[in-house]
Amino acid sequence: MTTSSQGTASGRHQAAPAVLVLEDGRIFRGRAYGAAGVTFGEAVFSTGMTGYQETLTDPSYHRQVVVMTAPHVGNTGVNDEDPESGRIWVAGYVVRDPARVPSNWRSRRSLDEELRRQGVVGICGIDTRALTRHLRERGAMRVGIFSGNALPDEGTMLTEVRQAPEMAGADLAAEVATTESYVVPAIGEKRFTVAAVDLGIKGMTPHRMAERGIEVHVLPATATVEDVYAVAPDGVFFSNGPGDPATADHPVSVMRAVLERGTPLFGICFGNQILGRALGFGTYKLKYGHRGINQPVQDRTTGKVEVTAHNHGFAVDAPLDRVSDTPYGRAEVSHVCLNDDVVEGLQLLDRPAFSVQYHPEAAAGPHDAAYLFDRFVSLMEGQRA
Ligand SMILES: NC(=O)CC[C@H](N)C(=O)O
Repeated sequence: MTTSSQGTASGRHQAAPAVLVLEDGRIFRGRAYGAAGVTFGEAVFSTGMTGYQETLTDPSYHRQVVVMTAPHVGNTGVNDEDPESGRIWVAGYVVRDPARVPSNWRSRRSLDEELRRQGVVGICGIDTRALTRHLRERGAMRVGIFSGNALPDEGTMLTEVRQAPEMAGADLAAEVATTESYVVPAIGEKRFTVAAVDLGIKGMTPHRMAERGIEVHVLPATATVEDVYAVAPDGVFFSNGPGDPATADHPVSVMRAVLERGTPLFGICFGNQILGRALGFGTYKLKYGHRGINQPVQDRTTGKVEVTAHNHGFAVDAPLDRVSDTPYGRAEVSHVCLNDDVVEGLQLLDRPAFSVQYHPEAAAGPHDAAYLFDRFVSLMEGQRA
């Protein structure tokens, strides 16, 4: 819910007051940033110092209010090339000190202007370190941002925050995914066809496949097994996406059919959680999640450590110390986060299927994990041999 925005001419120093209210009663007072109005979501923090356009437009952030730990945001403005989808998905945006003058050769407008244009309510001028420490200690929780010159009293705001929906149990993929299938053509010679189930896919993901000669058929979240096989795929991909993986019964059942047939399979983030569930593992909510572009992950199949991009609030509950027997053969944890031992990847030992909890498409983020797209290609090559 958003009301009319502040005029640019008034300048940020004159922006309306804004209040951020956490569900446990902690309150931060600052100034309106982006659109003025009211918004609710799950408060999460991202440690990425760059790549705010990619963060804002990542559909996995649907219903989340993102707190930027980097103190200055908006320095390079907003361009038309970096968005990961057609719109901003975050439910709200929290910045300590927005750039007053964006500067970059690609910049078309300021971030403040873009947030207002898309009706995204934000707050600035608050102590984002204190807020981040609070979330780290107490865990991700519901939050409201209220801005404008006539704000409700604190008790009313808190009641509204506590009435907002929780992230646990939220089934959101269909709210962000495409409703029509579309094709991302291979760049150069076409070598493979992949059916990509869109649960909130980022634009860079099909692009990384297209760069490897893959024609990607992006299908709606509601795609059936018949829809997947109608494109005669060499491989099937399950994307990232918002919400609680425990609600993803439909994609889990489609994935089980793919595993049954032995078609090469790759999953990213939500796709990794769906593979976990398809194999019979549980998923659980992390206390405050991983969001940023500098998370150390070890590939246990090679021993190599990579610096990676993350955006997840849930994780797979699978044993790190042994191979598990699943209905689809043996499975193991292939990748682990070195900060906290969270499962960051799964692979099957008897079928051509694997997934990672983080973002090898690297938008934004380091390119250390790009090899995973090559692994997917190798699985498809292996199937043909
Ligand atoms: N980026 C994603 O795919 C996120 C997956 C899931 N919604 C989570 O929060 O863990």
